[in-house]
Amino acid sequence: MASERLTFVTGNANKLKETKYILSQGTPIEVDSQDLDIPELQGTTQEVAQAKCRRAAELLGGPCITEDTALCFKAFDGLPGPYIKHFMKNLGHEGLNNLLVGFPTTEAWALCTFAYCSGPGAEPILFEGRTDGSIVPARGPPTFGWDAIFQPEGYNKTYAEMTKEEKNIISHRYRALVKLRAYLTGLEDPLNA
Ligand SMILES: O=P(O)(O)OP(=O)(O)OP(=O)(O)OC[C@H]1O[C@@H](n2cnc3c(O)ncnc32)[C@H](O)[C@@H]1O
Ligand SMILES: [Mg+2]
Repeated sequence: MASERLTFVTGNANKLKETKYILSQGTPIEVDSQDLDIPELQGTTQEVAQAKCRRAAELLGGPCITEDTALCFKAFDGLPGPYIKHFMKNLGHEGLNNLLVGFPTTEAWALCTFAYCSGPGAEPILFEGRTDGSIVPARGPPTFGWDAIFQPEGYNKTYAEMTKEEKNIISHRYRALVKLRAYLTGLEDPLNA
């Protein structure tokens, strides 16, 4: 199958790196990127993801993918969710742990929502991936967001302590990309439809 090029609109270099790595594993999809600053609405993870991708396709004037990552605390019924970026920026790893002091559970889930939009005006299609785990005191390099405080269920390492091969086969992002990949490779000519 000939390779397909896809534009990923994101300002996050780590997301891009992981996405390229995951999609390079036996997939004829090559990812370009555009660092556009798309305003993110408030709402559910799905509403945030839909609006962002719709706007990105309009700005780009063509097909694109976008991605939204949420970190959801069970004790807070899913919040901070899509607002994790601001919580992380203001509170840091320690502050996020402190938020949960006094609550009965530190369980959490990471939720990745990729959106594919075939062009301006088209309705974006969503692909969600979820990994369950818990919030722990930071361990591992603080390279990527909240990786150091998220320990996936069934593992004694945080995302930050894992190799890229380990994280990228169980991560929320991997699970969403498996679905996006199946959709894109199942279409005859998905990028010029
Ligand atoms: O341009 P976009 O793609 O929106 O990039 P962003 O960095 O603004 O990303 P989000 O709006 O989706 O906010 C998600 C936040 O969670 C962080 N994050 C995303 N994926 C992560 C992962 O796999 N591990 C740790 N932190 C992650 C990321 O750095 C942000 O602070
Ligand atoms: Mg963002």
